[in-house]
Amino acid sequence: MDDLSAVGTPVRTMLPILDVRNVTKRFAFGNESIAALSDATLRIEKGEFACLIGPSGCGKSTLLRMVGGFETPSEGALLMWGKPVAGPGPDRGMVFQDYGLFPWLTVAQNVGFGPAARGRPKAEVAATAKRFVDTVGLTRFADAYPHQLSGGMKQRVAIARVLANDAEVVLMDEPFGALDAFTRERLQAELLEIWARTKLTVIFVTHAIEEAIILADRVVVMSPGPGRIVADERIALARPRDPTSPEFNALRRHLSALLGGHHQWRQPRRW
Ligand SMILES: Nc1ncnc2c1ncn2[C@@H]1O[C@H](COP(=O)(O)OP(=O)(O)OP(=O)(O)O)[C@@H](O)[C@H]1O
Repeated sequence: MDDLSAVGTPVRTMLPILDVRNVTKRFAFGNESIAALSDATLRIEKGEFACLIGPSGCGKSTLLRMVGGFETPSEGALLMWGKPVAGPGPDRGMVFQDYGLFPWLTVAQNVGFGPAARGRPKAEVAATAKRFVDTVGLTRFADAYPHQLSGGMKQRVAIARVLANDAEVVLMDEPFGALDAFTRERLQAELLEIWARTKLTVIFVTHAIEEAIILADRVVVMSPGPGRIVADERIALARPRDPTSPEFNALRRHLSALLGGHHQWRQPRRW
């Protein structure tokens, strides 16, 4: 496995922030094993917004969890800035569907939780929390508790918490899957606004073609049985994107065709 971490910062700018090289992941399943992901290769540049899309069981969450360091590849290499991902770290923040906020902590305390847990001095924790609460536009709500916030505000807190950890990559696993269309649209717009301002790298899992086209610089199309990457499409439309425009519709048809043969759930291949 290549380890380019020792080569110094000037080279870092030439590396992709994430480099997934021929990654296969097998899970034990009784006496057999399931290939959740097979030979996946993907390079993501700093600041990119990438969506992973595909039907249930195609390995989207597995790929995301491996980038997060929660799973390790069975084969291949997964590098961040040229260095193998060896486990979870504050440089990669996961935003959960329910945002995972601590209900007994205020907004500022939730945002400062990571630095506090790492033993940073109190004054520094407070300054970091304030900075990122301000970044996501929640200054007036710094002392509010999660139950006093709207869904959009909770999402902002979750992202501020990731930023306060110095995360460069945000991993989101279908964060809007359970929401009504109106709320979903609002949260998509809020997420894009924060992303544009912070230049975070986002990897976002979704089942929805329209959501992927609204959000992404790149849509990585996956298919099951075994899970694999079948296409990697660049979305060059200017933002904000209009789902009623002919260009948007052409992309919708294109992605739909790429996914077309894979809409039905298929039994994963066993090895
Ligand atoms: N911890 C595990 N142990 C055994 N099998 C697993 C495990 N995690 C995932 N799998 C299997 O790997 C395959 C891919 O799962 P994964 O959750 O990555 O798919 P997905 O595309 O995210 O699906 P969904 O859209 O339903 O969340 C599935 O067949 C699943 O059963």
